[in-house]
Amino acid sequence: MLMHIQAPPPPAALSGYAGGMAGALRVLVDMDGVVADFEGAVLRGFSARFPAEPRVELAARSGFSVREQYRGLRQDLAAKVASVYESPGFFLGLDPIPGALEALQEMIRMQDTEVFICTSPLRNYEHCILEKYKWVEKHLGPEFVDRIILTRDKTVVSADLLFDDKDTITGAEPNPSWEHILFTCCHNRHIQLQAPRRRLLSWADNWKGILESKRRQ
Ligand SMILES: Cc1cn([C@H]2C[C@H](O)[C@@H](COP(=O)(O)O)O2)c(=O)[nH]c1=O
Ligand SMILES: [Mg+2]
Repeated sequence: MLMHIQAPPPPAALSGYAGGMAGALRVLVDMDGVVADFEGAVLRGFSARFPAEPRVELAARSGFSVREQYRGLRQDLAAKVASVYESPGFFLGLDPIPGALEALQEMIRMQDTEVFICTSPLRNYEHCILEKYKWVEKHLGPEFVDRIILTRDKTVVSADLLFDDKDTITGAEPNPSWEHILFTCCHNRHIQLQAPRRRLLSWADNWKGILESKRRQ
């Protein structure tokens, strides 16, 4: 007699995105400044393209917008720095932030955990959007492509945690469901967070502890 032995289903996270897991901890992870090194590539690209112009070293960065800081140096430098990150190939060529890929691969395999990449496209989205998708596929694989959320308003996305390097995240929803964990980046190092706000210093820091503490809440 022929017996049909069924293989167990793969973990939900790896079987392609097919909807939410009841009771799971939902984690949003930002891309630029958290998983992909936007700041390092801007500085390298600007130095290569405009070697004679003054530039802002990473140690001197402050404020989320690199464009506004360059504008502060000299008005016309704002457009020059924007031309660097609006160029074709810029987003696809970003280096991964140390430890980010390993952390995300571990996170997506954690029990009772849903992870999404939540990223804002540039207003000038010509190359940025396609290249963000390609970057995720190249560095993280197709299961993460299913988990990209592209939005310029993260406040309307429902989750438990958001790891993001932008110090202030505002939008249509005044009380977002997520707790914002500030991911340390060159432009936000100096910011003193008011309790109970929390930081993740890098992917070598205790991100699992943050997930577990949130699970207990
Ligand atoms: C000027 C400037 C722009 N960005 C861009 C890069 C991304 O398209 C978004 C940031 O997205 P995130 O999801 O908030 O990481 O804005 C930037 O990151 N920094 C800048 O200085
Ligand atoms: Mg960011």
